[in-house]
Amino acid sequence: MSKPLCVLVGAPGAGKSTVGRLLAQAYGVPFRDTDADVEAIAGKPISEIFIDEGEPHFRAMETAAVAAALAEHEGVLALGGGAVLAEDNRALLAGHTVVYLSVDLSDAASRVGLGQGRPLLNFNPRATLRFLLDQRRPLYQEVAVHTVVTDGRTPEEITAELVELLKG
Ligand SMILES: Nc1ncnc2c1ncn2[C@@H]1O[C@H](COP(=O)(O)OP(=O)(O)OP(=O)(O)O)[C@@H](O)[C@H]1O
Ligand SMILES: O=C(O)C1=C[C@@H](O)[C@@H](O)[C@H](O)C1
Ligand SMILES: [Mg+2]
Repeated sequence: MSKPLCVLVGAPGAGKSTVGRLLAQAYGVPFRDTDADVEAIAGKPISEIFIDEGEPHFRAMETAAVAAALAEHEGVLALGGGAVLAEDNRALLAGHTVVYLSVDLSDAASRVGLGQGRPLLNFNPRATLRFLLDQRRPLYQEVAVHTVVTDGRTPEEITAELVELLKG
């Protein structure tokens, strides 16, 4: 069975999609993002899935997308910010090279702005982020093999650290 080179987890605004693309370019491997996989299967943006079918339906699609990507993908994989909430997903991550991109409240809030395209952050993004970060920090730490702090650093600096880390 194939295995991703690296699986990125972290909160909204951690930079999983941004850094994931740069890391994949650095290695010359494909990049995959479970959020994009879910959108492709549903044929609509995640924000519309939340409106039309609700969050539980999105979470079920996400679990299927995580399982498929972990089994098929050999490049860099970014997971949705809430993928670690499901125990099934955390179990699937065992044995994978999972990197937690950590971000504090102030950097996350400035990166996501008004939360456009992120249905959980549509109302009061800063307060919601504060809650999400506190709720999920232990879950990201549980699944991660490495943690990379992203606060105050550019995506290029973070990618360079990841390349060094993955050599080891
Ligand atoms: N290290 C960084 N410094 C400054 N801005 C960043 C950094 N990383 C990402 N960004 C910016 O923050 C925003 C969110 O980044 P990105 O979409 O990669 O986050 P994400 O972790 O994939 O979030 P989500 O869980 O919502 O998919 C983007 O506008 C991106 O350009
Ligand atoms: O943090 C979350 O729960 C989410 C993050 C995004 O990546 C998407 O998966 C979706 O908007 C939910
Ligand atoms: Mg993303």
